Amino acid sequence: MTQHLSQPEFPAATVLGYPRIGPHRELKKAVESFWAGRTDAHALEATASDLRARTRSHLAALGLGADDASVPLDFSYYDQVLDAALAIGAVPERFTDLVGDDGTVDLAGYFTIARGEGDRAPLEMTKWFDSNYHYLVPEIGPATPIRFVGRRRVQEFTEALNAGVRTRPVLVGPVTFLLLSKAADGAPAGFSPLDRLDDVVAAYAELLAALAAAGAPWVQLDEPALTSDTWDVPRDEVKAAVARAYGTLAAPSSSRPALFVATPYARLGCAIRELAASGVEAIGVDLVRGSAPDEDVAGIENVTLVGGVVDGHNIWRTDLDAAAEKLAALEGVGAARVTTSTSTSLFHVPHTLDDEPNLDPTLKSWLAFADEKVGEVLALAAGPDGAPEAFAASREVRSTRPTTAGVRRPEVRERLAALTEADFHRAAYDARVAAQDAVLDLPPLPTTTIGSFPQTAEIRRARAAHRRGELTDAQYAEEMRAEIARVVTLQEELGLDVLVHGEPERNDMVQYFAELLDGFAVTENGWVQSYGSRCTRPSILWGDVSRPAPMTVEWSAYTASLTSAPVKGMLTGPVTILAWSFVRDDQPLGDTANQVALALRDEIADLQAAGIGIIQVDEPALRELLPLRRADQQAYLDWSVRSFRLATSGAVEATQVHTHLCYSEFGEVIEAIDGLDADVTSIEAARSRMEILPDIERSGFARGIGPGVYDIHSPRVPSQAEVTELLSAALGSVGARRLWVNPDCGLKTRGYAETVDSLRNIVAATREVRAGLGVPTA
Ligand code: MET
Ligand SMILES: [Zn+2]
Repeated sequence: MTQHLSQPEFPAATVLGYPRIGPHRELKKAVESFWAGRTDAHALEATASDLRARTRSHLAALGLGADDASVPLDFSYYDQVLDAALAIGAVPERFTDLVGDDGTVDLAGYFTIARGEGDRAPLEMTKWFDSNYHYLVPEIGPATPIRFVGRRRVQEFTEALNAGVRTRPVLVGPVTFLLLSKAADGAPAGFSPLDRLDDVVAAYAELLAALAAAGAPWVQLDEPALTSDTWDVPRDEVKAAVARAYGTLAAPSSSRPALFVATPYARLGCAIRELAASGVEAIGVDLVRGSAPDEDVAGIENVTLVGGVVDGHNIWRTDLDAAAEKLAALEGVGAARVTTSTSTSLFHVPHTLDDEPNLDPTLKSWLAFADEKVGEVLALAAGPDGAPEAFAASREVRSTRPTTAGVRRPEVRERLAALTEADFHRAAYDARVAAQDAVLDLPPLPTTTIGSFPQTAEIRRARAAHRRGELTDAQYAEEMRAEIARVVTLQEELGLDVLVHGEPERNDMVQYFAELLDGFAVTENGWVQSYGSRCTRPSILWGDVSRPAPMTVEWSAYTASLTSAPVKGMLTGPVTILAWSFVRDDQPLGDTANQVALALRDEIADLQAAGIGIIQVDEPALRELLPLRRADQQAYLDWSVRSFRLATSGAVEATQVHTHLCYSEFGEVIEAIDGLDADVTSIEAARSRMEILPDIERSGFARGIGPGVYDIHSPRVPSQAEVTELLSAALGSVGARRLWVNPDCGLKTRGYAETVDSLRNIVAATREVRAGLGVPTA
């Protein structure tokens, strides 16, 4: 008898995953205390075990079945992709010494691979699909060891079972794992990590068997990569890999668990055929971003379709009637069964609204965080007759939200409606260059920074004291001004050409603006994991956006009063403000972006009037929201670029508009970057050793550009010689006329000692390179 005939049914209601960091960031604190040497591995493991216990009993208390694989087991100390790599022993060569005789890596070694150590670079970090979560990129080569070694998930399963909860272990699926990997250094040309599919599948088969032997009826394999068609690997090869991987993993066998393959973040599209044919027992589809398959899928009659109808990626209360309709449509596909779940893991949203006593009650009634979403899934599984109160509450929100004050502000709407094409265009670039050259008087290869300077303990203390009311507004402003003065003096001493104020007053580059704009709310405890132990607290953009008063002018004007050097004003762009907030779901994102843009446009006008001649509008998240399907990308780039232009095109010719982007997939969005029409663009480049230069050259990008020469993600100080080399390379592709000199990104996470040494080397290297150009050095 094969396993898939005797397995239990897939649970009627579940979630794809749950926040892992702890309701009060317990895991973050425990991990950081371990890193600091304050606690040992045993203490960290004990905290992690307590947290897992809390999560599973909490989810069971909320109503998920305790014994039927309803409760996902998705704990991670740092990152789920790193966990998958280590479960199959895929450790890059430079970390081989961390591997024990049995092929495993202990906790200290795990964090070393995640964070690097001395000259050993960590695994590269990059964005997880279109979210603000960052995963670690595995490095796979022809000789990378791949075999099942890591039993952590098995032990966690047993731990839960012993405590009376039969969980559903969650793993990154093998195809997604390899698509997210990069070829290890030294791999031959033409090698693709996917070439190692059979080895990875063999290791996964053993891991699955171990989980089944421990008593797991179901295992969840996350395959979000199948929803994207932007991989280097052709679509047909991805489909063939799915068929091959799941043909093996889901082959009839009495020693494997039933398999649930989840495909969050977008529409699954055609790979559903390969999955359905492979013999997997359940397939999860994202019905928030995607839709039910609209063609016949052979084999679907043997599969449970798990409808992801509760948005795991945003915080709005679900329209339960609409969700129920989507589930009904999914019924029409002809699967053996349809069950209810979230569209993605809930780790993108905060734990619970119960921790937000001060949130406006009306707004709160429109929201659902992770715990509330569990309730929604259960209500949908019960249906309107089984959960009449939940459906009634959802209808109530639907009817009152649109007419609540602040959701639609006539003055904002009228201003948007009155925009004309001219509002999206500045004067021609050449005219701007002439006007700017006339007023700015900058040397060739001007040096600057990206905005923030190190956030010292004193700054943080002052901000916290101000928040608690222990510092008056005036006292707080005094402290910030003192810090700005210090940063200005430092920059003058270092000899930087364009100065910044250092952003001491900003807790976060998005939240700072969210707190000053109408239409936003901020949470007290709404933490979500960004990477590793790092969490952010996204703001909630719930209503029409407008700017009651200038937001940055006072700080920038004060800065300018301290120096005769040009000062660069600093704003966060509309796309990044949207990407790093929870954004209203009741109108197109482009409309919301334009509202934010108009507020920024007014801010730029005020900065200009205050004498600030250079203004940087940061858009580090431009690449992040890029849709996972090529067909959807152009529309996104159109509205995102337009919103930036709306924000900046009110600037007069003589005002130099800068933008900053930190991810180096420059080539992918180069046309959009060009479309921003900024006078100067700074981008991350040092970390990738100027990999972007050929892209810049090829694209014919013709405006000012500052490829970063200092990797600010590491405490390492780049030497003068190193910076000179990077600059010479950049000079070769960009030319002296357009090249700017700057770090990869802001300096707020760095310490002062290394920052000062690095900037000193950067200025010295710039002078060396300028001297070689035969132009004056100071
Ligand atoms: C993530 S991009 C950061 C830009 C910001 N101006 C800073 O310097 O911190
Ligand atoms: Zn940056």
